Amino acid sequence: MLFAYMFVDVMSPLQSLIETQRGWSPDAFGYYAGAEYILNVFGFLILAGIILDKMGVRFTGTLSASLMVAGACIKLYAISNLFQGTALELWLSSWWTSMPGSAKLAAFGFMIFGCGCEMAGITVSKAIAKWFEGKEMALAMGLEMAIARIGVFAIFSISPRLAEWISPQDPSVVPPVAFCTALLFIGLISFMVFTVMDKKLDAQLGAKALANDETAEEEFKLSDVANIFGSRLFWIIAMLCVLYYSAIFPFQRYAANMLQCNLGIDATTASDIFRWFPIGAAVLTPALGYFLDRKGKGATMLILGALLMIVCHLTFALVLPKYPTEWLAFSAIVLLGISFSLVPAALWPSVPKIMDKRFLGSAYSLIFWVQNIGLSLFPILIGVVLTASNPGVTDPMKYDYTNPMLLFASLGVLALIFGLWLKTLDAKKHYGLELPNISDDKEEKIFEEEGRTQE
Ligand SMILES: C[C@H](N)C(=O)N[C@@H](CCCCN)C(=O)O
Repeated sequence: MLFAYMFVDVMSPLQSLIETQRGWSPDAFGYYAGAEYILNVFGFLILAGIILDKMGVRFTGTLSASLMVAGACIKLYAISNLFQGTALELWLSSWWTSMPGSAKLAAFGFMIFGCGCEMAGITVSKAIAKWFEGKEMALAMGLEMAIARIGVFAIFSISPRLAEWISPQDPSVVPPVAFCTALLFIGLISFMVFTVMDKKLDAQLGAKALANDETAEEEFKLSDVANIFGSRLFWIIAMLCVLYYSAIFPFQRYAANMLQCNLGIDATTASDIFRWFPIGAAVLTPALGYFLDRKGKGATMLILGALLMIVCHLTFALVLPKYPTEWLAFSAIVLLGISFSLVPAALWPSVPKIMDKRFLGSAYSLIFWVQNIGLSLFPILIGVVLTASNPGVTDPMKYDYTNPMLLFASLGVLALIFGLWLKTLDAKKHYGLELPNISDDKEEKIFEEEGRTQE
């Protein structure tokens, strides 16, 4: 997942370079970036969940890592000199001319990569749920997300340097993309090593099940997908997820410019403030996972995370324009980092508590699917609102971000409502969302007590 998240953002700091090198306009870059989610939104993710539950973690993980490598290779070829002047490039450039042939093929590669990446996301979640059932599951998920956030932070620093590495006078987008493609190969090999370990775990679990005289797990059926869609709890979690993440990932794209416009600072200073957001989340998510494993309070963490997000986005919308100071922006970014630790740390480990493990893959994939719809639509909506709120503004340092930030804050309010609803339902129906994942201590204590009374 580290290498996948690095590949996702490898081109983000190189937007101006790809524009001068290959003629990608900001629009073309936007279409290329949005391509990541397209096939997922049009149903691939649903299929991915079914494949995961039918075929298992090992097959699906290998398939998803291979898809990522294949997509990355297509994108690497598209931006390389090898592709320039080929018959395919000339043909691709001959229609929809504002989108160069290299951008079209790179977008196609990114689409394939995006299928693999999201498929890997659900596979990893199911694998962690299997490996850490009744143990430090939230900590393990928190560490996985922390590593991914470090990847985002790292690639923003490495990518521009790698672009200048071979020829500082003539930087190129090829070395960073080639580097990340090579990392994805390493990721595929790592997953193959994992499959061997996972086979061993299955053998151990099988032996244990036989020893305990357990019957085989019930098989996944296609009708389970319909059951998930019919579950009110599924929809509450999925809505909370799409509303919360739509106010985070799309915000990430606009955050640096929003800070520049409010504070009148350059891009580097804005990035220097903003980078504390993924780093803060990387530090705190495993710590909160550790807390959740031992103390519980998952639903409360979701509510707190949504509340913090509302406060931060309202600060960016209404307070920062009036009191434009770097410390205020920095404080709000740090608070948002805390929010971005609370919600993911509590959300993903809650799914195995409310969904049967035989269709856990489908449950994760359907939540991702709903989330991907929001992630693909909200950047466009925010762009439209930003343009409509700034008629006649041509200087990108002069945008008024009040309305887009109010829109993000309102997503937070809706996420909060779903969080409160979830907590109320949990209190009534006892799903265990507020309970810790680790029950060993309790069992050990009871065991010890029983031992003592027997003695
Ligand atoms: C964008 C992606 N669908 C997503 O939701 N990512 C989550 C992590 C989900 C858990 C993956 N094993 C994130 O917080 O980055």
